[in-house]
Amino acid sequence: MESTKTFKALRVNEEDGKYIRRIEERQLSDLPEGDVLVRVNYSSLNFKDALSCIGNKGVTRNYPHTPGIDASGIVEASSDSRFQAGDEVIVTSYDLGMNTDGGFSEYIRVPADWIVRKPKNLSLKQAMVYGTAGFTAALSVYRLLAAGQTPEMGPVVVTGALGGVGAVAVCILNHLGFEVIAATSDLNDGEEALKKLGAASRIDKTETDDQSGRPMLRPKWAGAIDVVGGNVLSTLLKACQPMGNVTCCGNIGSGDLNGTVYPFILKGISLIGIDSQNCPMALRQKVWDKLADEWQCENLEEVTVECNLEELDTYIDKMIEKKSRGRVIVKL
Ligand SMILES: C=CC(=O)SCCNC(=O)CCNC(=O)[C@H](O)C(C)(C)COP(=O)(O)OP(=O)(O)OC[C@H]1O[C@@H](n2cnc3c(N)ncnc32)[C@H](O)[C@@H]1OP(=O)(O)O
Ligand SMILES: NC(=O)C1=CN([C@@H]2O[C@H](COP(=O)(O)OP(=O)(O)OC[C@H]3O[C@@H](n4cnc5c(N)ncnc54)[C@H](O)[C@@H]3O)[C@@H](O)[C@H]2O)C=CC1
Repeated sequence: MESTKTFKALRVNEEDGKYIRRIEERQLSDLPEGDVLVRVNYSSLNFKDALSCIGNKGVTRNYPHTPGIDASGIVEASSDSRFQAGDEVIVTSYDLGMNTDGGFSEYIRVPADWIVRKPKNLSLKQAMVYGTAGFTAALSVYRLLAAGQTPEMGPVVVTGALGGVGAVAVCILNHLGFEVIAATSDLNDGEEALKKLGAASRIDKTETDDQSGRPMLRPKWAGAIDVVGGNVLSTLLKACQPMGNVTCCGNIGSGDLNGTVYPFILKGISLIGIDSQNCPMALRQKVWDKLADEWQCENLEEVTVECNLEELDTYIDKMIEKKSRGRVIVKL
């Protein structure tokens, strides 16, 4: 009975060295083994999905494949006593959408250990407005605070501030009383949106891309949340004030990290790595609870678009071109 039920999913096929996206009809028996079958209500688009769509083998080894590292939905069947049919759940990261068929699909089947209970005052839709990007922003802020960063120390820079992680980071930091400096790739773009998100000021990308070759610079900020990597991350470390903290979650610019030890040994700067994929469940649930409650971002809807599976294609292309804006959620 179950195996004959059909549903829609966005599949990426490898054909003559090209990666072709198509909406295909699937059967529940096509899904991987797992404890919990979830009817997906919403998914969202993240940079890792764009990498999966273009055949990045560090993300997805084998095709055909269904991307989508995020899903929120309702449990349809469970062989694990922690979850029952009708439960509202969030599934993000672990292997979802990487080498396990992901959330760009009306159904997913996953291990129970990957599932977060949806906080009560967050809807299935709001959960995906945050998605992995928002969770990663919240985890970055959580780690900054845990390292001792306070608003009194001075402004915090957020790079890629018009993108998914950046936009949510700006919102949360502003909410917590930090002065936020937004760094974007194009200073002529998104002024109103960034103001609404809570950025106090903006800087040109040259200010986070130092070309002087000097090991340290005059302090310009007290901390940073970086999604770009490469020379931008090195610059954020070099121009951070003593005892500041810099988080690193992304490689949108580059996966390289060059620099010297001097920011660390002469100014006590801390570089904090952020990994949402393997974040332990207890911390994961705690961060989701914060997003649902004291860190809730009111203005995110302004930079969020909702689309269906058919319309998602265009947004994937934009993300591949690194021209993505805010969050894209997918209604299934
Ligand atoms: C939502 C999250 C994100 O967006 S994160 C940013 C998006 N992710 C990426 O861009 C990463 C994509 N991955 C890659 O590009 C590559 O995997 C690489 C550049 C990181 C490394 O490539 P390489 O070909 O040199 O090595 P392998 O992929 O074969 O891996 C070597 C070694 O490292 C282990 N490893 C790889 N990825 C992970 C991981 N995510 N977590 C833990 N360990 C990882 C891998 O198992 C290999 O170990 P081995 O013992 O040799 O099997
Ligand atoms: N470590 C982790 O657990 C996670 C890592 N990430 C990574 O974080 C990065 C950002 O992810 P998203 O915000 O979802 O992507 P996104 O595509 O939504 O946003 C990225 C933004 O950065 C801008 N940008 C590109 N190059 C830039 C540059 N050189 N300087 C300033 N801005 C630049 C783009 O225009 C875009 O607005 C990606 O590398 C992604 O893989 C995302 C989520 C989790």
